[in-house]
Amino acid sequence: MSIDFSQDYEAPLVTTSFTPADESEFSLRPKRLTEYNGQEKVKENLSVYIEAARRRNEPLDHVLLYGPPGLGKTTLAGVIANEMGVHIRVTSGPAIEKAGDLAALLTNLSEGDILFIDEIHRLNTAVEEILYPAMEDFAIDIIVGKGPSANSIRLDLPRFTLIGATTRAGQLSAPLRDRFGVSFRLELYTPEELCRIITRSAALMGMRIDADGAMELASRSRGTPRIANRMLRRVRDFAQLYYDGVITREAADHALGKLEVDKLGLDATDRRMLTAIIRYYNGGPVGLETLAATIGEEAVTLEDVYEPYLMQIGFLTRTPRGRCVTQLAYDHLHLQNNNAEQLTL
Ligand SMILES: Nc1ncnc2c1ncn2[C@@H]1O[C@H](COP(=O)(O)OP(=O)(O)OP(=O)(O)O)[C@@H](O)[C@H]1O
Ligand SMILES: [Mg+2]
Repeated sequence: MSIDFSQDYEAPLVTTSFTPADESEFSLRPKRLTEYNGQEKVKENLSVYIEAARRRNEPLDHVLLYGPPGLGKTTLAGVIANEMGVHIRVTSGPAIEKAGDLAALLTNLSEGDILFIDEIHRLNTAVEEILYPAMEDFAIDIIVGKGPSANSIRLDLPRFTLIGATTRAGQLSAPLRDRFGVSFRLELYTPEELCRIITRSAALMGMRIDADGAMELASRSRGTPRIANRMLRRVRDFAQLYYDGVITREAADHALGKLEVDKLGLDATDRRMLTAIIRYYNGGPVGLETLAATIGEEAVTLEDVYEPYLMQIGFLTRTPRGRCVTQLAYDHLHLQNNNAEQLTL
């Protein structure tokens, strides 16, 4: 077995978040529910809630969107605003430092507006406490003055909709979670859904792509539209130089090979992670923190970004004692499983 831990990997396709290179994402973002591919169950329920709220002429209930990065939470929040025909104000948990910051945001909303708070699990407690009455009663209590003469006054807010997004619903406090009327878990996309997303993005970018080319990219995008779009942009260059500007299977394969993305969409970090579990922990179980330290990654990155896909394709399992790799992972990496005989007994 040969692993090269020293080799550093260039700007990865699989990153936790939005990077400046994704700027053109804005133009790729679907604006309406009908353009938003996949997540059928979410869309079905959402369209009922939206239609009902519109008929009652009321704002939509507060919505929590959660799931791995790049699956379309921010996009969906924008889609909801468009479908409701209202304005959306976008902010994020870490950006709201003081209770006063949130109070200012809330008092500036208009009736029916949407306030989108990304990474809502990162709100600090003082800020979160302002949010409770705001969500429940459309009011905030603010303290005026200091010491014995301090007074609490209640300010009424316009009726608004809060949309919260998080990759880690488990880290939300119970009182906050309970104040969302609806919560949706976004799932990894199927290759067919990604195919449609890729074909749509290619058209918007003015690129030609054939069905096999789209499928090749789709099956290597680890269920994630952001990664699919990112790959598409990188494959474009190869297609222009070597494949008459058409993204074929061959062009996609050529480009992704150069990017060290394998047939299943695994990148160097996935392979390092799996190989480390096999090599140093005999296939597991190994605790997440230990594993992260071994390969020099952050535990949250492994958990949020890498694990969901590795679990979906059945390469990794989570047990109470830690992470384990499966026989499928051994096979894919062409590594010998020394435990195999004992397991099959
Ligand atoms: N259902 C979809 N149909 C078409 N394109 C999509 C869909 N979902 C996401 N995308 C594309 O994927 C990109 C990433 O989506 P988005 O930024 O909404 O993800 P996110 O879940 O908010 O990620 P993060 O957790 O990192 O904030 C968008 O630019 C958008 O073009
Ligand atoms: Mg987002």
